[in-house]
Amino acid sequence: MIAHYPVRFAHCDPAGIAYYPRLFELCDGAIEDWCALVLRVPRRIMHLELGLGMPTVHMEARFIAPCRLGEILDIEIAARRVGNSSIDLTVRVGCGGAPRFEVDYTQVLMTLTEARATPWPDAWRTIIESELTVRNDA
Ligand SMILES: CC(C)(COP(=O)(O)OP(=O)(O)OC[C@H]1O[C@@H](n2cnc3c(N)ncnc32)[C@H](O)[C@@H]1OP(=O)(O)O)[C@@H](O)C(=O)NCCC(=O)NCCSC(=O)c1ccc(O)cc1
Repeated sequence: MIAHYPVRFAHCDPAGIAYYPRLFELCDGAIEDWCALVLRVPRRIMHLELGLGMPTVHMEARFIAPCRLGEILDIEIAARRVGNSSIDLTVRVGCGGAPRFEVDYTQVLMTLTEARATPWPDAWRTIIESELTVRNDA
């Protein structure tokens, strides 16, 4: 899935360069949208009705070039692996075809009341498996 997000004033330092924690917030928003569009589970329903969360247990970021105020970022999300309750996602961010940064995430489906991992429901697993992509680092 590729979506487009602007670099806003609230993301930037006085030089107009996006501060990296704000970039992680952008990525989290994109993952939220991915869940709504691909898994067809809006976060509001996931959290408030189903009582499930998707905390990040591991992440690695590679920063390639700064993101600047007013740019429209192209954010691509790829599911790389699905486990019993975990998922590996890669979020690739570019602008006009030029790469800016990418983040590898492992997130876990978790019950909010017990704060314990819980297996992917079959319907979600089927969707994730149909979305899996193989990383091409070449
Ligand atoms: C998510 C957890 C409850 C899971 O713990 P447990 O219930 O004991 O499960 P397990 O340890 O068996 O792990 C479950 C799976 O996660 C995988 N896992 C757990 N830790 C890791 C790490 N560090 N790397 C990779 N994979 C991991 C593990 O391999 C299991 O994979 P599957 O085989 O696919 O099931 C616990 O690891 C935890 O609380 N971790 C801390 C999470 C955290 O605080 N993250 C910081 C940010 S908070 C956040 O992002 C957030 C998002 C959304 C919210 O609503 C709330 C918070």
